[in-house]
Amino acid sequence: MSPDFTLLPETFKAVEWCSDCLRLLDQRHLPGQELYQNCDDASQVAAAIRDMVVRGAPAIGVAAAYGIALAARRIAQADDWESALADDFACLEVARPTAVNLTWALRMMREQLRRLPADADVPARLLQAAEEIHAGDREANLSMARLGLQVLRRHGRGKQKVLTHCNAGALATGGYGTALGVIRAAHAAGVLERVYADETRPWLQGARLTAWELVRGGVPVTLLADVTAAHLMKTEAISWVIVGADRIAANGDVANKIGTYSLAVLAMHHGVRFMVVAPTSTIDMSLEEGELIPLEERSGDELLQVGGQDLTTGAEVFNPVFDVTPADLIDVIVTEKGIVERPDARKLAELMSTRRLH
Ligand SMILES: CSC[C@H]1O[C@H](OP(=O)(O)O)[C@H](O)[C@@H]1O
Repeated sequence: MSPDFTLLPETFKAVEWCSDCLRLLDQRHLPGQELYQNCDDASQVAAAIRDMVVRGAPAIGVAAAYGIALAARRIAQADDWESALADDFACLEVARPTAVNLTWALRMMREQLRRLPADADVPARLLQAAEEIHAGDREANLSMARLGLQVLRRHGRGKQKVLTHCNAGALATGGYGTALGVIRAAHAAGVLERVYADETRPWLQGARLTAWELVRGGVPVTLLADVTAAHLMKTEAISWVIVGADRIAANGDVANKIGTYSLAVLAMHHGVRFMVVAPTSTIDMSLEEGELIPLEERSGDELLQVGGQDLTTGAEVFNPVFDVTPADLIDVIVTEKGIVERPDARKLAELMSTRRLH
C-alpha cells in the first residue's frame, strides 16, 4: 500500500494567492533568506518570471494565470475583455521562452475568457480559473509521484540511490514537485537511500533550492558539483537520474536545465536509467522535435558574478540555460496521465489522446 504522502507537510509556498495579490517566495534569495514579493498586476508577475523570482516550468504557468486574474481585477469592467487584457497577455507571454507551461496556462485562461457568458463576473471567474490551474498542477504532481514510485519499485529492489539536476520540486510547481515529487514519494515509501543533487551552475538551483527543499523535508541529500556527476555514476550504484522538464516535443525530445543532456549521455554510458517527470502541460505537440524548442540564453553576468566576485576578463560569455535531451536517451517519461517507456511520437500521441487521469 503506497503511503499517503499527500499528508507530507509543505513548509513553504512558492506561489500563493492572498485575497487580493499574488505572493511569491523570492527564490533568488534562498537558501539564506525567505523573502516574499507581492504582485498586484500582470506586469509585476511578468517581471517576477523574467527575473526568476518565481521559476520552474509549472510554477511559471501558475503565476502567469494569476497574472491575468490580477489584470482583470484591476480593470474591473470592460465591454471587450479580450482587448482590455491584450497587453497583459502579451507581456506575460514573452516573460521567458522555453517553458511551454507559460503559453499553455495563458491559452487556458484565454479559452476560459472566451467561454464566459456576457453577464459573467469576469474577474471572479478568471481568478477561479487560475486557482483551478494551480490546484490541477498540484494534483498532477501527486499523480506523477505515485506513478514514478511504481516505476522505481518495478525496476529496483531495496533502497535506491538517485541523482537529480536543477530544482523540480515544490519551488518549481504548484506544490509538491515533479522529479522531487517522485523522490519524496520514494523516501516516504522507504525505497530511497539517498538523493545526489547537482549544484546546477550557473544559477545554482540544485545547491540553493533542491538541497534546501530536501533537507527541510527530511530527505537524505548529498550536494555535488555538476562536474562530479560522471565520477559519481562510475563509483556509486546510482539507479536513476530523475529530472523535470520545461518543454517536451512531440517525438519525446526533452528541453530541460542546461546539463541535463550531458547527464543523459553519462547515464547511457554507465547503465543508469533516465526518468523525466512532467505534467502534460509541458508537452508541446505542435513541435515535431526538440531542435525546434526555443532555448533561453541569459545574461553572461550569471557566470561572471560568483559569490560576490567579479570574474570579468573581457572574454565573451555563452550562457544557454536549457539544452535538449533526445528521446532515445530517455527510459521513461512520467506524466499525470500515465507512464511512457522508451518515448516516441506514437506513444506520446497516444498519451495525449487519453483523457483518464491516474
Ligand atoms: C518542474 S520543472 C522545473 C524545471 O525548470 C527549471 O528551469 P528554471 O529554474 O530556469 O526555471 C529546470 O529546467 C527544471 O527542470
